Amino acid sequence: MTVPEPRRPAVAVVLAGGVGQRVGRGTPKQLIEIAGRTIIEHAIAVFDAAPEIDEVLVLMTPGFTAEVERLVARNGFGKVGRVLEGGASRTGTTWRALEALGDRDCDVLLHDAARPLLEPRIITACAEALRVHPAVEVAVPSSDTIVVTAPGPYGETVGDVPDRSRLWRAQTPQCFRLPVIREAYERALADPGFADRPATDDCGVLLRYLPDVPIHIVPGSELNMKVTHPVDVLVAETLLRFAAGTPGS
Ligand SMILES: Nc1ccn([C@@H]2O[C@H](COP(=O)(O)OP(=O)(O)OP(=O)(O)O)[C@@H](O)[C@H]2O)c(=O)n1
Ligand SMILES: C[C@](O)(CO)[C@H](O)COP(=O)(O)O
Repeated sequence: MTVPEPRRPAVAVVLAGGVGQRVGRGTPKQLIEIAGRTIIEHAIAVFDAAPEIDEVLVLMTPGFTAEVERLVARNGFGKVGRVLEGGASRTGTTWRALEALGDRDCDVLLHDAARPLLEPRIITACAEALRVHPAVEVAVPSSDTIVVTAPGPYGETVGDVPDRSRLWRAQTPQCFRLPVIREAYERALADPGFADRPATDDCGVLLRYLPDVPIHIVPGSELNMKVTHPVDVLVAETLLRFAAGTPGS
């Protein structure tokens, strides 16, 4: 059995560089207020309060960093060091965070600002897992059957129905020893093909460019949903009020 290494300093990176096109409010969705706080405040608060986290780095949509700095000051989030501008894609934003962190020897937990319901026990489990594993994915087993489509004469058709027992839905945080994810991103950025087939998450970048690094799974939670479509704003609001013990208020 591997002996757990001593804990390294841990930086939570809140990825908030998107515009929320699918929610379609005309303002970045992470600034929508639900259950008394904006989505990004919910996301930062859980890391700011987590004993396993030493520092929080926020990457925000260009043009909105001052707004986030105001929210940070209003809440007294003491672990937030910097609020920087994000990149043009999620992976572009991650790369900006990795550049800002430089060559420090620390752990990094990359989290979607659009997931306001992260439970502290998941952060604890990730921090513990990083003492043994170089990379950690938070995921939940798929409750839906997933189909792979194939083009047909009248539109998409079902091409394959993979074994559901092996299908999980990826969540965040996705967590790494910093030098490991940094090297994966350096290789991705040196690959002219990376732009043609962009990655939708950070573990995907690691798997593609450093396939020998095992990615350990930490069980996520159905509560840890991502606000992606308009209905998710209502769902997240209901869940947050329920979690706070004030349903319907
Ligand atoms: N350039 C980008 C794009 C996305 N993200 C972040 O990545 C997370 C997951 O992305 P998604 O849900 O797709 O957010 P948006 O890109 O804002 O949504 P949409 O695709 O509907 O525009 C979000 O917290 C989002 O802010 C980011 O940091 N930088
Ligand atoms: C990282 C992620 O949340 C894992 O499920 C997801 O891949 C983000 O995808 P999006 O298209 O940026 O919402």
